[in-house]
Amino acid sequence: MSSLLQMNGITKSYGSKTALNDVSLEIGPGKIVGLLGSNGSGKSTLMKMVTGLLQPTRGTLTVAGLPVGLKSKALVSFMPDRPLTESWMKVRDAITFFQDFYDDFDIVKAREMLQFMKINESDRVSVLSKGMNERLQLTLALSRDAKLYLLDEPIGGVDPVARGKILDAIVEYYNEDSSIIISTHLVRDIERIFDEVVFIREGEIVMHEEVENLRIKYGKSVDDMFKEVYAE
Ligand SMILES: Nc1ncnc2c1ncn2[C@@H]1O[C@H](COP(=O)(O)OP(=O)(O)OP(=O)(O)O)[C@@H](O)[C@H]1O
Repeated sequence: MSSLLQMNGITKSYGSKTALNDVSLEIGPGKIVGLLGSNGSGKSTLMKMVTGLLQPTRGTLTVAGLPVGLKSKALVSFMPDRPLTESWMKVRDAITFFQDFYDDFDIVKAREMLQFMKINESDRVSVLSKGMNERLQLTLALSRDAKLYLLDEPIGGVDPVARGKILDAIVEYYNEDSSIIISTHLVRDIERIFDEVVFIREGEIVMHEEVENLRIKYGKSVDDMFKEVYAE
């Protein structure tokens, strides 16, 4: 299996705080992967290192065989947990901004997704509800023709109907040669779309399994397993 993401012995410290400790992880193509962990477990730190926004303290990391740098960054589309758009923008400005910024931005796909999401291009970003804004951010991230998509908490803080719509869009619009890593602690609502799950606790990976195996080996749903691993 050629890996899209390979992390070997990655440690990341912020001063005296170790956010990730000796993390090794391999993700192949064509997977929707849940990166699951409670608050502060290191999910955002891991994603930011894959995008090149943060440097590891130790260890090596490659994306499609490339060390993190300009070439690997072109293969990674990141939806951070805070919006990338500015409040003065209309939706159409946000789309144009991404089109100007990324060579691989697919405007046709973006318009199709906006329709699916029921977002008008003439709406002001500042008047969109939280759920609508998350739909817009997801549209922007998934409309790039990337190899690896990193979605940091794409369903955080939105109601169950909006969550369903966002998950449907991920499944509908994802390109099957690529992989998507989705961080969340809202496991029950989202587990139906995962092929694999990675459980991260206090900066360490405690489990990486195919969802199917989890059911066969342990007879458990992802949510049951999550509750067991994170029981306090
Ligand atoms: N810039 C920083 N300086 C110091 N400590 C940090 C910094 N960023 C993160 N941390 C710490 O590193 C740990 C991991 O944080 P991270 O944001 O990666 O976790 P997370 O799993 O994404 O959490 P959440 O679900 O709350 O977003 C936490 O203990 C956090 O307080």
